[in-house]
Amino acid sequence: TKRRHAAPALRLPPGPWALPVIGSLHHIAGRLPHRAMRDLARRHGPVMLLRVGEVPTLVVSSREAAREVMKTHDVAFASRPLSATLRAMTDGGRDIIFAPYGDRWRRLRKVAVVELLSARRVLSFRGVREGEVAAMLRAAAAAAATARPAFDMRAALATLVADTTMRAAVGNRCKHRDVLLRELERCIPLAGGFNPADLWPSSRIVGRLSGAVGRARACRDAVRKVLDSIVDEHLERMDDMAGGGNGGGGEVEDFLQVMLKLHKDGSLEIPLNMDDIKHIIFDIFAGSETSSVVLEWAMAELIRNPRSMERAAAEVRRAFASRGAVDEDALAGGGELRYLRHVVRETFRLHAPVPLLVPRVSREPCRVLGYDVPRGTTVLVNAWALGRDERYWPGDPEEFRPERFEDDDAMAAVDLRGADFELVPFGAGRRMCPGMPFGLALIEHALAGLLLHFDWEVPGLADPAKLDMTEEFGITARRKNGLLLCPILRVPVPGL
Ligand code: HEM
Repeated sequence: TKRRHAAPALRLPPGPWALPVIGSLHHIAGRLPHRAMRDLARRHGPVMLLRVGEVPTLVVSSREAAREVMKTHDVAFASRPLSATLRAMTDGGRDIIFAPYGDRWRRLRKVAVVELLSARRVLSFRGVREGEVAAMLRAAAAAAATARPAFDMRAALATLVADTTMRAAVGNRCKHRDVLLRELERCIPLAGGFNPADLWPSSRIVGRLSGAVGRARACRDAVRKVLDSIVDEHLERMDDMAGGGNGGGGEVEDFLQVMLKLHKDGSLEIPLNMDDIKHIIFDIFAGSETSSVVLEWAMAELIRNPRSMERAAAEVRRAFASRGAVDEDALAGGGELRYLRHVVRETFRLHAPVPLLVPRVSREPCRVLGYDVPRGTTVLVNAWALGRDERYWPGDPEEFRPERFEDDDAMAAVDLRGADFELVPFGAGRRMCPGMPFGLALIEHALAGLLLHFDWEVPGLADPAKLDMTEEFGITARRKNGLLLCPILRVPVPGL
């Protein structure tokens, strides 16, 4: 009979009930996906299957399950699903972040990891970080000197991160910075994965009517135009330098110079072409945005938790007040600034800036904690939920308490490098974020600078615990509302 020849039944992961057409969407709609999915996982388990519109989606919410996806079966889950919107935004996954697993991804990622984001290269941009952090601090000092000090922390951090990244990437601050920031801002909700064309990929009508795909294409074109002109300007400058012009000798080598050299000298098996180079630059710019997200959350948490603020500021001032400025040597040493490190880790724990990481997709049928996961299933790791899970953060998982990393040796050893699956804001395994050292260097430096030179208050907020902490929807979880702070100068800012 038919039955005897049937394949053994799959043991699919459990999940909430689904409706025709929308699948499990009604369980998520109107809420932030990482929050809705955490609540669903509490009922259905750490390995849960949803149908998001048409898209089968595995949501992973325990340390063990995250380890299976990003370590045990990392190769099986090393690809990315490409939604219609992301396909439009990335020219079909031609960048690194959204590239399908394969030779192109491997080639570009290797350039990024080995040539651009290595520890040595990150160190070489120390002067750039110092200069840009100093510029932000001078702006804060100018605000502090006014009758009613008000400092737009969000704008200042976005500028800091964009300018630092631009100088590392192409050697100078860029007159197109504001266009890039604006386009990036438009990309974030679009890349969040809940546009109709992403949810019902088989429907041509939905695809054709989708505004999101059109907007993604417009973003791509606008960014492409800026990158074209940046690269052209750079090439001209390099020609000038070759012709004996003054190219500003002594400058550190920027990413674009490194890649243009690789393009010319043929040392790579397949040389980089201009298209590759522009995609990599855009990824670096887009990837960096998370640094300003984290810094904003860190400042907000410190405002809400004045005792942590005091302790962190005291530590930083002990280390640097006599020098008058932050010194990266001491930051790198770590010992003196242990509490600052805990503050950063605690911020990542509570506010994973990419709360569901960047989606993966199964390249082959696979098993996760005994459940069958068919090929082509989208996989989301709920890093945000892992960071707030009572099982791993006993007692007070929702509380901002950097001291937890001093509680015992086991807790002190938990770090961000993708081996401790209860704290994975940068992911883990083959697709783990290659920008972690670059991002952390700026985050620590900027935070130390802000705490060294100023005390911070929120004008008109009597109870700091009441500071609004609402998150915005998007591939990154930013604060919904800005952060208008009052700086009070404590240690003079150099260069004023
Ligand atoms: C500082 C905060 C940052 C956070 C929290 C973060 C987070 C992430 C996450 C979660 C992923 C996906 C990991 C996975 O699938 O396992 C990722 C990938 C990536 N990130 Fe970051 N990132 C940060 C900073 C940066 C910076 C500064 C850069 C570049 C300068 C960068 C460049 C990239 C790239 C190129 C990928 C794609 C890797 C791949 O798919 O092979 N990131 N990041």
